[in-house]
Amino acid sequence: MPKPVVLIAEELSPATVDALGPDFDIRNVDGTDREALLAALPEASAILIRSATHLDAEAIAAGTSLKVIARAGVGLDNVDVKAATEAGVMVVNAPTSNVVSAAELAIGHLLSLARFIPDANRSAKAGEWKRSAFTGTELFEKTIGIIGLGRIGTLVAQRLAGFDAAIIAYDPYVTPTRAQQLGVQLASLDEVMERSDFITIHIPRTVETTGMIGAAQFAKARPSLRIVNCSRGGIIDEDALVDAIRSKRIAGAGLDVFVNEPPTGSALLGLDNIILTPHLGASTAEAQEKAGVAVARSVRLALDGELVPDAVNVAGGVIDPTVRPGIPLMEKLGQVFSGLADSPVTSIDVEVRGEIVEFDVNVLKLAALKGYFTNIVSESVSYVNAPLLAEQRGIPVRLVKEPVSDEYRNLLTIRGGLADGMEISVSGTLTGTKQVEKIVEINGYDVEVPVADHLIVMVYTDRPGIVAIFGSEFGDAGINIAGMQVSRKVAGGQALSVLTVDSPVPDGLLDKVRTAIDAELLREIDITA
Ligand SMILES: NC(=O)c1ccc[n+]([C@@H]2O[C@H](COP(=O)([O-])OP(=O)(O)OC[C@H]3O[C@@H](n4cnc5c(N)ncnc54)[C@H](O)[C@@H]3O)[C@@H](O)[C@H]2O)c1
Ligand SMILES: O=C(O)[C@H](O)COP(=O)(O)O
Repeated sequence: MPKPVVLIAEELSPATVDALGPDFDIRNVDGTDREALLAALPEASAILIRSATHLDAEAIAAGTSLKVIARAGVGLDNVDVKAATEAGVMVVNAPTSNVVSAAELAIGHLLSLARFIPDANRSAKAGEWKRSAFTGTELFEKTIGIIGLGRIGTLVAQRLAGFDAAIIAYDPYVTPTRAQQLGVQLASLDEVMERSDFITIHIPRTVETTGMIGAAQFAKARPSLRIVNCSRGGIIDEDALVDAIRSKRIAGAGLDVFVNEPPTGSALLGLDNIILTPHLGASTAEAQEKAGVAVARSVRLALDGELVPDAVNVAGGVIDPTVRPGIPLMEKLGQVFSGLADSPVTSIDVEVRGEIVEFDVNVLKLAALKGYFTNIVSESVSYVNAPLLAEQRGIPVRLVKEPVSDEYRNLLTIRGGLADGMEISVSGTLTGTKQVEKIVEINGYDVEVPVADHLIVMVYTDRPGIVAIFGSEFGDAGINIAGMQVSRKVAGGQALSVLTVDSPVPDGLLDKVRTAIDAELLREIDITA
């Protein structure tokens, strides 16, 4: 019998081939050569890539024998995970392989900026001896802001502890207790921008974080600010950064990641006081070995039909067909739940009511957590790592099962406590023969809206004319309201409205609506696939 073909599409550590072993026909292709890639894919059972190979829907369709896509690293920006899932192709990555290397590169950028190391090196090698031109600054007793206190942000904080600097962090999903354990003081984004001499960014690129650091944030910064981004391109608005550096609004920047990679023709290339590296966060022998070995093991497991702990798109175990339709609904409820929280979540109860509890519904707890973390951490939340993410954040998670459901045949609820003492909840169900996914409760208010890609949730004091006010604000901004539900417990008390809208809401509109209706809560929730 011919051996299954495993395609290596990018330069990987030699340890990868060793870890794959002798059972495969290992072939190499240049993943950036589209024609060669498409020609090689039909025979491949597995393909191993880094970030340069684009496995979009066309490439996945060409992989007619493909069973597993293995990303030797973290980011899945270059893989169409939805298309892979639809084609039944497992996607795996190596989520922790390169975190130390990325953290160390960020520290390298901070020190390089503080001491002009790249420019001084260039100057000294050119035969110059310019000592005063390269007078730098110490990190000692400065304020260093970390944006994103996840795996890499935490490693950066731990390593910076030795510099005797004040470390502050912005991460709305981290509890003050966790930050305190790291010797870090939590602050708002504005405070981090205002107070920091150095900032380093370690967050995923999501709808919420794209362009998060723009002109308005640089306007708040100290002129001494040096900012580093070794996370994802696009989180810093590159045009705003160019303006901020040119106008000396800030002192410098260190970038490892860009909106377009390589950033050919970008104004960033011609600036002083900016240090660029070509996406080198994971480029160490150690990280590459860890990533290569991890994905090689996953490929072996996947092709042997075993449960793969690092799979990002396939749930393990046998799931009863009665429970299966609840999985995507629960994932979406998880995303709504995270969108409703405006302070860190301290506990999560996943409640399942109705006859569905006769079956094993544990996967619904995993689905709720997967949805919850999807827009919070980097792109690759799996059924396996979602409970670990909760555990790492000290969030206790309970599965509550109740065979009786009063109004609906089956009802799925996610309920949680917040650090500010508030409680939030969202419930959903599947209705009719088409099993339409509906949200039927938010924060104790009864509603009935189909799950849509873009939701707006508002709480305000019930009074005449409010609907007309927000209706015209959305209308004036060209936002089409596809559906709406208003719910209240008593007349003249608090009311909650849920809108489904056809497109994401432009910057600034929610603030206008908030002011116009004096909203107590106003959230835009975008559900990703
Ligand atoms: N340059 C490289 O080569 C390289 C290497 C590895 C990872 N990365 C990137 O680094 C980033 C961080 O990776 P990680 O493993 O630490 O991820 P992580 O998921 O462990 O941590 C991300 C943190 O960001 C926080 N966060 C999410 N949304 C936020 C928001 N709107 N505002 C503030 N904080 C928010 C989360 O709470 C979480 O604590 C990712 O973008 C990853 O892709 C880059
Ligand atoms: O997502 C990642 O793992 C990093 O950005 C590194 O990407 P790379 O494997 O292409 O260096």
